[in-house]
Amino acid sequence: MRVGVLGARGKVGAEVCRAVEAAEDLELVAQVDTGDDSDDLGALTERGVQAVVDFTHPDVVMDNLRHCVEHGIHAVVGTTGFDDARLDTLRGWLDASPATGVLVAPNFSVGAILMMRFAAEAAPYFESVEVVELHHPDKADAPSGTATRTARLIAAARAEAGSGPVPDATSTSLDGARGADVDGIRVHGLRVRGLVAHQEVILGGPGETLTIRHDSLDRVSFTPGVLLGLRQVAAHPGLTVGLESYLGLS
Ligand SMILES: NC(=O)C1=CN([C@@H]2O[C@H](COP(=O)(O)OP(=O)(O)OC[C@H]3O[C@@H](n4cnc5c(N)ncnc54)[C@H](OP(=O)(O)O)[C@@H]3O)[C@@H](O)[C@H]2O)C=CC1
Ligand SMILES: O=C(O)C1=N[C@H](C(=O)O)C[C@H](O)C1
Repeated sequence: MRVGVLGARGKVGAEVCRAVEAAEDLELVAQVDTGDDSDDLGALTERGVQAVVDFTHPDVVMDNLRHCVEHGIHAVVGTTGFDDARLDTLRGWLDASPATGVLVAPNFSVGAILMMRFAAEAAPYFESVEVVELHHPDKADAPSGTATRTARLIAAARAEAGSGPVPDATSTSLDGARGADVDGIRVHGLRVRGLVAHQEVILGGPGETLTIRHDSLDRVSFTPGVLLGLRQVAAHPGLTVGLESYLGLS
């Protein structure tokens, strides 16, 4: 498969380029970044790219994807910032290009995917649950895509189980002190130099807490999932959200 990487000089994109170059069944034929002469999506079709990997920025990813879908190029997307409206827009573009596959995954690390799954599984058994995400301070978005997805999965699992709202008697607080409310679940974001990507889900009931923690200590944690995405995306036309189904987890 002929692969193009968008955001090729970025922190994750550079790691993805190394992984694709090392894979015998994949050929890296285009590297696109704002810092390069080749900052041009036209390079993708000129070089016969069959699938792109996008690790760019939430502000530009939709334009990239519109171009790819219009040209029948499959896409494996790590860039964050996808809400329901964006996903609906993507589905609309894909309806007009039914053979094209797009995978949007808030996190490509296997450990993070399992952390989200375990958190959702545990959530109905506890009164309280809150999400704390911790990242490097150069990150563009907050809360992280992973934290938002985790909170949504937790909220859905609790709704299905008939759990009530999480308890919180706070009546006075400074703005932000209780984090962001994602579907009724509080999400807190820390930005600290030295960190890469980390998350804790803290669950609590009478007399006990359970903490589920995942740490990406190096950005190589994302590349096996990205390679899996590249190898499977053509066999999954339309939009897939989350790497879980490619891993046989859903
Ligand atoms: N799903 C997952 O598993 C993961 C997702 N992410 C997400 O991936 C995204 C990128 O993260 P990260 O690598 O840390 O960020 P970086 O800022 O290090 O890299 C992004 C790169 O994309 C470039 N870029 C910006 N606009 C364009 C464009 N239109 N075309 C091509 N390249 C462009 C940037 O250039 P310039 O700096 O000049 O703007 C930069 O080199 C974020 O949304 C992050 O949250 C990160 C880790 C894992
Ligand atoms: O920007 C990052 O670094 C990361 N972004 C993704 C997110 O927002 O969840 C994945 C991981 O947390 C690293």
